[in-house]
Parts: sequence; C-alpha cells; structure tokens
Amino acid sequence: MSLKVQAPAAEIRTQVRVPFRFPDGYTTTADVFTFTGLVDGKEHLAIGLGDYRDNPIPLVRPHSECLTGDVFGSERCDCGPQLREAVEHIAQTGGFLLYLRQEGRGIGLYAKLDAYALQDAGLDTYAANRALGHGDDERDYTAAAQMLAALDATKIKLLTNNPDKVAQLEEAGITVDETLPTQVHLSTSNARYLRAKVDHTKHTLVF
Ligand SMILES: Nc1nc2c(ncn2[C@@H]2O[C@H](COP(=O)(O)OP(=O)(O)OP(=O)(O)O)[C@@H](O)[C@H]2O)c(=O)[nH]1
Ligand SMILES: [Zn+2]
Repeated sequence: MSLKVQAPAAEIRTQVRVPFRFPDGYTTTADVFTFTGLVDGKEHLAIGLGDYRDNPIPLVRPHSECLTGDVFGSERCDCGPQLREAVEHIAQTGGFLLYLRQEGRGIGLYAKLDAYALQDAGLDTYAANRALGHGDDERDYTAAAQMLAALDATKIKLLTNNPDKVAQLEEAGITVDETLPTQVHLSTSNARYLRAKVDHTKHTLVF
C-alpha cells in the first residue's frame, strides 16, 4: 500500500511470536515485527496484539520510547502506565503498538536526563529542551506511517492524547478513523509534566 509521503515503502523483515508477562501478572502473546527501509534507520518495533488480522480498522498506539518510565517505573512521567494500559486495550480490540525509538521526544536519553536536571532548577519540560538547544518536540512519525503501510493498516483508530501524532500520521497518508484518549495516569511526581503537555501541545488530558 502506498503513502502520500515521499518515503520509500518499508517492508516487514521479521515476524516473531512472543509471550509477555508484565510485573503485575498480566499476560498476553504478541507478534513482534521488525522492518527494512524505515526512513530514519532506527530499530522501531510493531507489536501485533489480539485479533489484529481480523480487525479492518485496527487500534494503534504509537508509543515513544522512555527507558526510565517503560523499564524502571519512573514516576516523573506517565509512560510506563500508558504502555501497560495500551497493550491490554489493544489486545482486547485487535491492533498494533508501535514502539518508536524516540527517547526523550526525539532528543535522546542523556539529553532527557539533562533536561530533568534543568526542570529541577525550575524550567518546564519544553523550556528545558530549548535551553539545551533542542526543539520542544523533535519526533517525526514518517517511519510510523511506513510501518503501518507495511502492515496493511492504513486506516486506523488511534490511541493518543497528542494532536501532533494525529496530524503527522494523516499528513503521511494514514486515515485516522477515530482518536481515542488514553487514561490519565496522575501522580504527585508527574503533575507538572502532564500540565505542560496540556498547556504547550494541547494534549487532550482532563484532570
Ligand atoms: N525531552 C523530554 N522528553 C520527555 C520528558 N518526559 C518524558 N519524555 C519523553 O516523552 C515521550 C512520551 O511519549 P508518549 O508516551 O508517546 O507521549 P505523548 O507525546 O505525550 O503522547 P500521548 O501519550 O500519545 O498522548 C517519551 O519519548 C519520553 O521519553 C521530559 O521531561 N523531557
Ligand atoms: Zn516517560
């Protein structure tokens, strides 16, 4: 299937079945896909969950990598609980979790931790990025669109609160039939981070 973007078609490289057990005991089995031909050369993954083959409009969550939140359970952000929620929601519905190697909104892990230090000195998450010479958000979703096209999933329901993910995927040729919000995973440690998402990038979070 072709995309509007001026990007070469990506192809599925490997599909492998993996059983998952999360720390809270939740289990599911997924098909993990790798690709060749992604525009940014990164090792992004697609995780096929539930009856994704039989769902004509699969549910898709593009999740940006967050080592501290996804792996270590950092409470400075909402990434870990969002990832866990998304896997179960998609497994129930049928669709794909795109695990995108865009750590720190695209600035990388060390820079994100530098930004945390600046946040502890009073800057918000976006101002801290700019103080380090980065953009507010350096993520590009062209590779995500290529992955969806390779999976034959160009009409999707999108699980996100981030209007930029919707706009960029549509611009790249993906039809977003419906946008579903994630839950709000609020803690005392991430309240400022979530408030900055609402104020700066118009995330649809109500809390
Ligand atoms: N630069 C920077 N990146 C952060 C910070 N906190 C979290 N991140 C990164 O932000 C990204 C969060 O990604 P997502 O979970 O896809 O979240 P989102 O863009 O808010 O969109 P939705 O969750 O879909 O609404 C991850 O790459 C995190 O590493 C921060 O303070 N500074
Ligand atoms: Zn995070």
